[in-house]
Amino acid sequence: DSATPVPRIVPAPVSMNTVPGQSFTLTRHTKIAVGSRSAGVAGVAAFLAGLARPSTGYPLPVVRAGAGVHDAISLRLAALPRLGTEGYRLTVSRGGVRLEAPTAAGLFHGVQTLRQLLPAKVESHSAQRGPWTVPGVAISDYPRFSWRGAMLDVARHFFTVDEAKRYIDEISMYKINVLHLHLSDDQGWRIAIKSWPRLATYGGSTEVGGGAGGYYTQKQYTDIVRYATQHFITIVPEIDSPSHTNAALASYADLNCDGKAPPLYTGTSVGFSSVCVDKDITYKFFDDVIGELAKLTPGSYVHVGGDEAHSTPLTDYVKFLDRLQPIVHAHGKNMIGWNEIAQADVQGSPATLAQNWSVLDGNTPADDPLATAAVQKGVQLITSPANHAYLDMQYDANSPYGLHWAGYVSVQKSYQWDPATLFNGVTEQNIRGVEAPIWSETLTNIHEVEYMAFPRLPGIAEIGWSPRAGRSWDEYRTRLAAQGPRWTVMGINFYRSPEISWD
Ligand SMILES: CC1=[NH+][C@H]2[C@@H](O1)O[C@H](CO)[C@@H](O)[C@@H]2O
Repeated sequence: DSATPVPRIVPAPVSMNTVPGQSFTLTRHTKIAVGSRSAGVAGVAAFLAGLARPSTGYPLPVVRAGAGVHDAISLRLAALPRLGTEGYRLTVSRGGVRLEAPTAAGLFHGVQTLRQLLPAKVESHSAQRGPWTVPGVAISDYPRFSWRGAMLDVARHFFTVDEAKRYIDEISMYKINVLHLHLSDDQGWRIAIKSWPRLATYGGSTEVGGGAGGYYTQKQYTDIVRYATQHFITIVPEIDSPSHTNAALASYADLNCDGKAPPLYTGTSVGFSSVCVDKDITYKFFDDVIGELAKLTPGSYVHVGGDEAHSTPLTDYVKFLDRLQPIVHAHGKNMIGWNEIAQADVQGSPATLAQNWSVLDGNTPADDPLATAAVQKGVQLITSPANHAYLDMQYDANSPYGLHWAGYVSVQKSYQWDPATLFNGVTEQNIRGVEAPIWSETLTNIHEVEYMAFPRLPGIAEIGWSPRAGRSWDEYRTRLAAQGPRWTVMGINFYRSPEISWD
């Protein structure tokens, strides 16, 4: 055991000690023992069984934990206040694996760590040869930020329910807990709204490049939300406004100031569309849309976009957002917007969040008027610096997909930044967390998304989860190398970046 290398986990746990001579090997007799009847715990046990039964070929029955139960992976809720609502404690010894957490979410995150302590072939869907040995460790872990998000733009190109679910499988491996779905834009409307049916049937009938597009029925959206919940991920729906609205404007002539519906749009420029700020129907529209979406969304946030309103005069922009925020609140939700919303009279935390997408150095704090305006209004930030966290940016000039308006983003560049040192006058307390957007102008299916997201997304998940102290690219890249074989077993179409000496 002394030869056992230190396990390489992403995101890095807050504290991990290896305990030589205390490794545990799963066998056909091993059980999954649950310490309570809680549905949440049962859900995590079912997740673990679903992961390990096919690959080990072992029965791994789920049993009630008790004094006589050993040779088990035990999952139990425990009052461990230091670990917050998402942390866990994982102890592996010769006698078994003990996973404890204050919540089921913590147990789920602990299972993601346990997963990485097992050989990569545990990810296989067919029985593999063992041994299934977990090294002896004592881990205590909890996240730095509560918002650790990924965004998928399903508007420029449509992604099916199964593709969205696959992305949820992948991001939840790295303790991401928010999936922001960019559901509407100039090129497409992707969610059925019963009171405005043409939004989906017509506004969702195409996409960038002129393809067939598509949309989620409300039943399908609910299925995605349910699947996300099982992975302890909150869905944040975005209806972008007042710009990025051509699909809606094309669907209903009355929404346009001149009463004329523009044609559907399949290009990739931005900022040319705007809702009609002075028409009352505009606010009825958003009241209906946000009302239906809010009912389908258990999460407490609705994202209203607000980016690139180049065709909306600033006074109109402020007027529009000041009328939109009460609509969001009336439907029991808090509002998020891209950082331009800080120009409006947005109310302060804990309600409203501003998602900053500025291009920033990442190592020397910059003056960012929109960030400081948000903070002055008591609005917390979600940080998505475009030249570090936008995973639709090409890795380099040879990348087969992606854009590079914010520059090329190498794996190193996507990792070498910190939310707390992006802006002057903005401290860690002003930051709710991080989010890695993927915009789909150039991405037509989940395999192309995977190429852009892996290997860069796990590093942003680490920035959101792990302690800031001691984080370094040289140390991280060796841990990242261990993820490659896992993605190969899972069939994830990752970019084998030459920056990493893959296992
Ligand atoms: C918030 C934001 N608005 C723009 C910008 O990010 O760049 C994206 C491409 O990287 C583009 O798709 C999006 O419409």
